[in-house]
Amino acid sequence: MSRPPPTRVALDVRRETFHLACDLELPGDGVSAVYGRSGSGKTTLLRAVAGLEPSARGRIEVAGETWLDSAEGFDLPTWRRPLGFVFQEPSLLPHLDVLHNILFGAPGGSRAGSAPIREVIELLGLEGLLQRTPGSLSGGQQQRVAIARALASEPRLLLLDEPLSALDAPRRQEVLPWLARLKREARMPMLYVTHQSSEVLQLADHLTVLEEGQVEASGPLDRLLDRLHGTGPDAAEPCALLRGVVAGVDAAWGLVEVDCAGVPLWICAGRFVTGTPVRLRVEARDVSISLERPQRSSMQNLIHCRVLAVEPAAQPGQQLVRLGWADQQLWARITSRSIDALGLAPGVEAWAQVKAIALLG
Ligand SMILES: Nc1ncnc2c1ncn2[C@@H]1O[C@H](COP(=O)(O)OP(=O)(O)OP(=O)(O)O)[C@@H](O)[C@H]1O
Repeated sequence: MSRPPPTRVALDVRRETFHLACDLELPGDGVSAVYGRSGSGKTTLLRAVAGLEPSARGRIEVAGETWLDSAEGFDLPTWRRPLGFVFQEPSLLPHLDVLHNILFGAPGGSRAGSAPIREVIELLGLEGLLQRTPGSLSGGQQQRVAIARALASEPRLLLLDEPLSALDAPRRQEVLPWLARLKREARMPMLYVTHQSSEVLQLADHLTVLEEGQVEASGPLDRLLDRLHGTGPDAAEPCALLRGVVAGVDAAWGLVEVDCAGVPLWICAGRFVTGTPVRLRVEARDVSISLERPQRSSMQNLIHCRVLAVEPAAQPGQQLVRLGWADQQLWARITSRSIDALGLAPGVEAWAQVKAIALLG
């Protein structure tokens, strides 16, 4: 199947004290994260794509259609751009029930029983909540309704501006799997603004890092993982993103076996179907290094790998050791004294012991 046409965003937005300039080619499907510090211009970029920034000049193409072409004097008004927008706050209509909030986002005349509306309700798991009013829902449920409302218009592009930032940590964890499902099942590109590296790791395929209105980096997430370390309030701990396939389930011990480039890793997790591709997140503080294969260790996830680099860490007296095997990489944050004692340097063979792995699905 051929890939959908890319989303092209070449923009220049000028405000009195701020200038956004970008020239991006983003995948025509999956999640493209826009990441950066507060004030870097993430929301401005999204608003300009939506046609909400009057000073925006440049060119925008989505799904093969032109939305903006300043050189030709063409600027499709917001209401004619086929997009869905999810904001930080769900902003539902309090006097309407969930079903009518969703229908509010749909083209005029859409019916509750129509196939697109049924699909959206099922996709966000809202079947049991349709008669409820927003005031009776949790923050996470309200945000799921807001996402459903944005999808009800059958957009060609979904814009999400920090959709989880108004939620507390447990509610965020509740909504994230729905976003992951949306990504798997919806057939449209998503532009996802966040300053949380954990959300990028869980959802994104492509990453754009903004810094003071300029694109610092843009490309497939796998190639830009190190960009998540230095920026963002929650990015102090470097994380590795591993990719694997569920190889088996040990129901008796509540463990899932993931084959990660030939290495079996055992992870505490719920139900997963064998053969499912998954992402794993490993934080640098959860990895230790041994020069010999550890025997009889409580840590069962052992990876035979090679030191690729030793890099500075944010914490005094510690360094980051970048380790690799096959096409996978992970970091270990350990003391400079241990690095010296073990003689860790590029090329040295080692065993990584991994204490905790999060299975992201
Ligand atoms: N309506 C406005 N008028 C003037 N300046 C604005 C306006 N909205 C935002 N700005 C400025 O534009 C710059 C970029 O803001 P923007 O909201 O795009 O950043 P952001 O990366 O989304 O930040 P955050 O993560 O805090 O939401 C900031 O300097 C901000 O102060």
